[in-house]
Amino acid sequence: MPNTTVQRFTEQLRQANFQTWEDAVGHRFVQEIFAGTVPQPVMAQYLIQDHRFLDSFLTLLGGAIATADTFEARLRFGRFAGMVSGDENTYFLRAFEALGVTPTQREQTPDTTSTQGFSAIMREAAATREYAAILAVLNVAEWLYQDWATRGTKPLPKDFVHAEWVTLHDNAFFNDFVAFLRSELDRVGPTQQAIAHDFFGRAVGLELNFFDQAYQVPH
Ligand SMILES: Cc1ncc(C[n+]2csc(CCO)c2C)c(N)n1
Repeated sequence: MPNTTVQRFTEQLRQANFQTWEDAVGHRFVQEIFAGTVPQPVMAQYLIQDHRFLDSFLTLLGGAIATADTFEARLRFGRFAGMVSGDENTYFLRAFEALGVTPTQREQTPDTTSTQGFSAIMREAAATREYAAILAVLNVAEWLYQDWATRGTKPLPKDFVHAEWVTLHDNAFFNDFVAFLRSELDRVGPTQQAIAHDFFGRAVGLELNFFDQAYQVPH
């Protein structure tokens, strides 16, 4: 491709954060997910934190439903919110059971700083009432996960705790949704560049920290 080709806006955002993005999608956690070898205490810590992430994430999706500028987009976000509130929630509960994570352990585990950071940035983006800011954070959360999940090698590990964490982020419905999120940000981002870059860049940094902090437990 000649380098005079104008890149999609979402590709410009990723390029602006290239190294951090690559460090996240190639993280030790991702490698160990595909190998089926994430140590039990690390997987437990990761999923306890991620289940909290999901709560703020739904706030952000609500912001997208409220600020989207088309009916079609609102319908897609609505369908996605239904999916997230259904299938994925049962994954977490089944995984906690399989890993021997008790309700008490979940309650007593404090938020890591990256969990707090995500919760804050998702609420901040929702509070801007700017569709482009909300889309920037959603794009990182979804696209970065799709990127690592689709880069890994098959066959998947036998253990469902590992395998399903990949398939949740690499399936036809999800891939379609990421394509939609990117096309929305490509469409509305160019007139809101500063806010889109700000939220996108901060969210990529938080994704890397989130993986790192899963290992900050004795294992
Ligand atoms: C730190 C962190 N970042 C992104 C995701 C990915 N993600 C978050 S909510 C959601 C929607 C339905 O799966 C997806 C894909 C995650 N799980 N944890």
